[in-house]
Amino acid sequence: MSSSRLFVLIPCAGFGHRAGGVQPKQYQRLAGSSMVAHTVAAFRALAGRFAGLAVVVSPDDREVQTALPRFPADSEFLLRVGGVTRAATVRNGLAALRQKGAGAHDWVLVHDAARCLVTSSQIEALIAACEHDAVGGLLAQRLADTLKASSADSRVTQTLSRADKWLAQTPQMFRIGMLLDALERAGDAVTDEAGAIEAIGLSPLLVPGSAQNFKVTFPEDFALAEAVLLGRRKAIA
Ligand SMILES: Nc1ccn([C@@H]2O[C@H](COP(=O)(O)OP(=O)(O)OP(=O)(O)O)[C@@H](O)[C@H]2O)c(=O)n1
Ligand SMILES: C[C@](O)(CO)[C@H](O)COP(=O)(O)O
Repeated sequence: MSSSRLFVLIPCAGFGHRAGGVQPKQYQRLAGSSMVAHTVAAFRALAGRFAGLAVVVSPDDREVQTALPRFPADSEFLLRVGGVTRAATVRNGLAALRQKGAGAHDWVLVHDAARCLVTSSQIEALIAACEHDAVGGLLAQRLADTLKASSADSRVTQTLSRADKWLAQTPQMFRIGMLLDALERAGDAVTDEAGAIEAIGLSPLLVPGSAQNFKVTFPEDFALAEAVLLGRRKAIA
């Protein structure tokens, strides 16, 4: 690998309105730890690979210290610069990471706090696929189901080809300088890092992820995520 370093940035400043809980979903407990603690653990398992790991929370966050009791450790940063949108949180976090010494040419892996089932091997696969790429890329999943387009009243208007469709996941890995520049140009409309990179005319690489790397979004997702976490624990016991 070149002399570029790898950083991790975990946006953790959302609320989780679709999840419908009374606290931000990333702080809800699953299998004995907060959701974000599971997410951080997957990256800590590869700690030697990363020059720094940052978790970005809202400026008024009062729960992160309980959710992540031993954070930040060495080379870890708690950044209280979360924004109103995910794009703003990532943008502010990257700017703060630059101030802490990350270089424009260094790579960053941006990963949702709410994707707590990501595994170290999935992270390694993304790094291996992207570290020599000119653009960077993201984990993504091919569609398992038939894809329909609809009208406003939920009537099918068309069955779409799924041959060229993927569901975007995270981590998404790009050069810090290029990503920050792209996000600054894109504003708040983009829903992922790849979208900002696409908007400057580049084509991120799609790296096969896993259906288990889903984003906990709706109330029913919590039980499924917990079952997967407990199943993995049983498998290694
Ligand atoms: N202003 C925001 C919004 C989202 N996120 C983070 O981005 C990730 C993915 O976002 P999503 O699942 O959409 O989370 P929420 O915005 O919290 O969910 P909702 O849209 O249901 O409120 C989560 O880890 C979330 O904490 C963030 O850091 N800052
Ligand atoms: C970044 C992401 O997880 C990729 O699928 C997704 O775009 C976040 O989407 P949301 O609309 O903020 O839930």
